[in-house]
Amino acid sequence: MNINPRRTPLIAGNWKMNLDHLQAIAFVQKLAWNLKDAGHDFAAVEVAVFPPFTDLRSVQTLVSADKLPLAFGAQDVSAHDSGAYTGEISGAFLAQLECQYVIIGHSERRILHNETDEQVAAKVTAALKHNLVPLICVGESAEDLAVHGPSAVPVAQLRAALAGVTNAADIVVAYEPVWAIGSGQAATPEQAEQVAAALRGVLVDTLGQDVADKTRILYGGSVKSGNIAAFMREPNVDGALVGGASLDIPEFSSIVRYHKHVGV
Ligand SMILES: O=C(CO)COP(=O)(O)O
Repeated sequence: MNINPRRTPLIAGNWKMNLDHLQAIAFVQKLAWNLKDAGHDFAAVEVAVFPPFTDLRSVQTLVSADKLPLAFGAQDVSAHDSGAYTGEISGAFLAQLECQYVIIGHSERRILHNETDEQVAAKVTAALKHNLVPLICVGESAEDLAVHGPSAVPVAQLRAALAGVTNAADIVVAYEPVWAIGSGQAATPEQAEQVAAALRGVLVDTLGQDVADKTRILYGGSVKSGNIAAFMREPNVDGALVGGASLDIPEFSSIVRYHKHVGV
């Protein structure tokens, strides 16, 4: 099932701006029960959720009190540690909330908030400083795809994001073509593999073969229970970053348990 034994598959749910903290508690509890009832092996396929900032304390309390085998993280982090940055959230605060991961450079931040490659790189550095695993998102728009082909923009974005990373850090990369997000039109597994392989090449160049071999590269963009298994068969795709389908417990569980409903 796991093509590369050095990389535990990761299925991550990016809730975006959905579910308040009360809804989050009910949701995470039900998700954990659903997966446990199904006999899910959390060591074989890791599961992580990315709630809004205002939910994180509640999710942390629940996960810790009930010892739930779920990882969680935030959807963004400030490049700064503290100070006059109204509305921003420090990586130090996220670490205090026992976040393991933080999403950085999601296309909705890059496009709606004009986040630059330089800001993404500074946030990656900040996350690592606070012992958070950055889940770095890269991906091309439909226009980029038409002009530059599939890999050029994601490759350049990843190179830029890693500019300040020098040590053998634990990072996760997510390839999310902008045109596939929320469109119902996922990339083909072959397209995802082609870009994931190019991104692994960047990891080899910048962080070395050993780190590149250990680093998980996820695909994101209209992932559903019906298409996940085909992505997971690709050698350079190590999981998924799921948006809309991560808000539906049976559907998200079914994505997590991709190897059960189709032989992978
Ligand atoms: O942006 C995404 C996850 O970060 C993907 O969203 P959808 O799964 O809704 O297409």
